[in-house]
Amino acid sequence: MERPFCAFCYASSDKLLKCGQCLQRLYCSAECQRNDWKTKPGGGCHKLYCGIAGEINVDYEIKDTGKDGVGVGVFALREFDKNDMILTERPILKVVERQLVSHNINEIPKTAAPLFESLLPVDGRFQQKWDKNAMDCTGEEDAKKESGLFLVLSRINHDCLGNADHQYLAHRGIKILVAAKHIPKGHEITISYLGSFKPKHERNIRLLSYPFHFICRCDVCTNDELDQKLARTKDLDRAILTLGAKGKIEVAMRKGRALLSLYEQLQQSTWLYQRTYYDLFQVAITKKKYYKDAMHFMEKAHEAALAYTQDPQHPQVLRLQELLISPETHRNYRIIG
Ligand SMILES: C[S@@+](CC[C@H](N)C(=O)[O-])C[C@H]1O[C@@H](n2cnc3c(N)ncnc32)[C@H](O)[C@@H]1O
Repeated sequence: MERPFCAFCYASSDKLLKCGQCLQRLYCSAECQRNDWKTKPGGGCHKLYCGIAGEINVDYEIKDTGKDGVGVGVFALREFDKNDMILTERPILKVVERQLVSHNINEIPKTAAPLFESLLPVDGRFQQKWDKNAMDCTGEEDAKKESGLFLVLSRINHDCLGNADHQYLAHRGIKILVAAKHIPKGHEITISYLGSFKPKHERNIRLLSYPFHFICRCDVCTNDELDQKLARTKDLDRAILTLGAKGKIEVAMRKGRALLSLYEQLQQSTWLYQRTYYDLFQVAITKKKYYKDAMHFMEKAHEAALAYTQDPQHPQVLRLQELLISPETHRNYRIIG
């Protein structure tokens, strides 16, 4: 990207102000700096992630991948450890899924227009750019499905086993991008576009069809052993709650441990650990005999959620914390005997 731009409104300029604390985040005005500090939806949450999240052209950069037809990608300018917050970004536009209307284009701030125009497809219409670049912004379970457009996050390319993972924090109105594994300096930062794991042929159909139009050549797509391991994580993930519902707690816990070990081998995102530990808690808490195991799973789930979000006010962190410290909450779970 040619000129630096404001972290809040994306206005590009050679004269930008720096955040007085981290001395890295850039702003076109004091007003943008104030808005970026706010931690409610609409703000940029820099107050929470100042000095924690990476900054463009300091910690990562957007540049040409040099690969035919792929366009640009996001590259690490320093190394990131697992769970490092790579970036945080708020959507410049958010709508209830598929209900994009033509006047939504007017909601894109004028200052952000050049970056929006540079999104793929280069000469595409508004709807085409939206289809190719919009990302899921659904908050909590049961919330209405929403999608949003992010001007930096949308430059990240796909890998079926991405080295980073993203989550939308509905209570903050931002998306966080977290390193799923160690990312060395100079490496491309990637995410999976597929949400959950799909078998290879299904992956190819999804990625080849509209709006993506590409064949994935990542390690998983070219290495059957890796592909099978990833498929096994899906099977094990499903098995935990199914077995738990049938009262087969010990088998469910064995499958859960096998799943956690596969996560380790594949260097999967900490958000997945949090989910699996929570599933294991739900299974183990149903029998007094496994109460200690249940509490251990809950501790691990809480630890993982906090390590991943770095936000003690994240609803899932709070929910898990409540389960950890308040024994009466456990009565919500049916302890059979
Ligand atoms: C959200 S954009 C990602 C950023 C994009 N490369 C750019 O220049 O703006 C998605 C598009 O990037 C390209 N792309 C992403 N990942 C790719 C991959 N693994 N192989 C080939 N093309 C990819 C495809 O054209 C895809 O539809």
